Amino acid sequence: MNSQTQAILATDKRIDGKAISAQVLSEVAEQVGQLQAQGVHPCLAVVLVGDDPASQVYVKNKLLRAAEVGILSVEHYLPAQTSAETLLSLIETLNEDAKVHGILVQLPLPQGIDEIQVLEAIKPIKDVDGFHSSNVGGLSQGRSVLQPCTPSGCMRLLNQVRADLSGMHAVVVGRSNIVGKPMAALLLQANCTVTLVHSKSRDIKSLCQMADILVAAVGRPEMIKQDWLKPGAIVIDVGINRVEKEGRSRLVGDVDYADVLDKVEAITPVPGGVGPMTIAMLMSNTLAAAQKQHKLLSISAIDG
Ligand SMILES: NC(=O)C1=CN([C@@H]2O[C@H](COP(=O)(O)OP(=O)(O)OC[C@H]3O[C@@H](n4cnc5c(N)ncnc54)[C@H](OP(=O)(O)O)[C@@H]3O)[C@@H](O)[C@H]2O)C=CC1
Ligand SMILES: Nc1nc(=O)c2c([nH]1)NC[C@@H]1CN(c3ccc(C(=O)N[C@@H](CCC(=O)O)C(=O)O)cc3)C=[N+]21
Repeated sequence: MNSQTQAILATDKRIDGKAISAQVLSEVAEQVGQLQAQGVHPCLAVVLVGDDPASQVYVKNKLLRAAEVGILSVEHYLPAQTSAETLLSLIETLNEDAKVHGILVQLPLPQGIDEIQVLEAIKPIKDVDGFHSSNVGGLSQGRSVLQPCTPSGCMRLLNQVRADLSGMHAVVVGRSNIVGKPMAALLLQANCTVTLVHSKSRDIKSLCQMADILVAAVGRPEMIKQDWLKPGAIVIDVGINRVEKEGRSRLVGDVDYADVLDKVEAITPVPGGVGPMTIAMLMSNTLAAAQKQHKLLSISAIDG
């Protein structure tokens, strides 16, 4: 990409996740076309258990994006009271189905189903979320494996601002398995000095003030204010919080965008930042999984 495109995609301080995700999706679409010409039709299976309205919206968005880039999809909607056995046997069927290249089980699962047991049942090479322990382990060792979509999307956004993150101090707020921990691993791999902050950390505000790069993945609306940041920090806001404001429901991040804008070098908006990137990276992972399953790519997720 030339520097002019780079400037357009990161106009002013706002890192345009929608525009950058469109670019990722067009790269994916092109490669999907090449695979199709060789008779391979990348296919993503999405499993949704229960009727959580937010999950339904996310799944719908994922299926729309898949269709746009030429990735086939199969949907499995199971009732909330589905037993773990039924879910595990569906995963087994999808594992064995050579036409299915990627399997995504939407989280959270209803209470009573052991999330780890379910994620571990997915064949690592079809684990397009990058949540299986063999992919998690591979990531922490710096091997080339399927990586969790949200953190890899955040890295792509950061690289839009700086091609080289080496030596920067990155502070990640939140240590979940799906965002905070893998985010820290990727930043470390990119040669950042990494601080991982969580609810038991002492003096979180001072820790945040040390950040050249701040990644917020907490789930607390607009928690991070201007006086928490170093001047010129780069801020990636993963949080998606639905709040009532002036009688209307709207989405806000974990960072108070309007409050911090003057102080930062660059920042992702919510919506239109990390969210669209997550879906684009899911498509990219599905493509990579299909390539690997047809021996066209050397990612090292096991069972390949
Ligand atoms: N844009 C996207 O694509 C995605 C967005 N999200 C959004 O990102 C946010 C985080 O998601 P997720 O990681 O799944 O959330 P979790 O609830 O699993 O994790 C939240 C983390 O934040 C920490 N935390 C909570 N309160 C505080 C506090 N006051 N100070 C410091 N740390 C705190 C928790 O600490 P502890 O471990 O000690 O409890 C925990 O590690 C949510 O808003 C979610 O909706 C999530 C996935 C994808
Ligand atoms: N197995 C699994 N994998 C996931 O990747 C996964 C999951 N479960 N469970 C829930 C979280 C959340 N998540 C989002 C994806 C896209 C947007 C997204 O596109 N957001 C839009 C706004 C969408 C809206 O308007 O509601 C945006 O930020 O611009 C948000 C959140 C993936 N997750």
